[in-house]
Amino acid sequence: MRVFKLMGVDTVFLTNAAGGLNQDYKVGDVMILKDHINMPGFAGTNPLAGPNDERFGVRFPPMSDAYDRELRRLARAAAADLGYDDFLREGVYCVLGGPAFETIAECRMLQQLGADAVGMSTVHEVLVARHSGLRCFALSLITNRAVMDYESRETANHEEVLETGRRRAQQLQELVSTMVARMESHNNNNNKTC
Ligand SMILES: O=P(O)(O)O[C@H]1O[C@H](CO)[C@@H](O)[C@H]1O
Ligand code: HPA
Repeated sequence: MRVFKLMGVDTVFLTNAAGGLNQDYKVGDVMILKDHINMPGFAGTNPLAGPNDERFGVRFPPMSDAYDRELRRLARAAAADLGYDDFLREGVYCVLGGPAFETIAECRMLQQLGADAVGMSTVHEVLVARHSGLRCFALSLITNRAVMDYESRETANHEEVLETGRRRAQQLQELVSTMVARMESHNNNNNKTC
């Protein structure tokens, strides 16, 4: 993220695969991140720990605006125009350390804490990106449903994660490229009026 910043990048798009905790979510849904829960952060694991490099950002950066409101609006509009409303969601992503998938009790707890999806990535990058002042937009592909029921015989597995990723790859590419095209056209129009 810091190399991007030094290269003059101002906006980053992040994607991940995640387990669905929200019981309304289906495998194959695409969730716009509106917020995150940094579970490793509760135990003191944060990429911003240690001496602060003032060249990039302040010691205590805010995170209440981590996921750019305007980019989220753009994503909803692009998804609606592409006919993706059926599988588009917006919710809270919770990061855990992994690499083990969660226990049933952990999934139940995360859902009660307000998380809609759980994964093992993205948040670290967002913390560093926001510290550097980069605008962030992130999507989770719900690749599997988190196991929440002691009667269930299902288990999370990486094969299912990869398979769901393959199934939605084309539509995710379409969504991101539509957003980028609209951002470019917006920027070009603004430059003309300046
Ligand atoms: O977050 P990404 O890298 O998309 O992948 C998710 O899928 C993998 C587990 O199947 C983990 O790496 C988890 O974080
Ligand atoms: N849990 C954690 N990470 C994940 C999952 C999950 O169920 N699915 C994809 N990445």
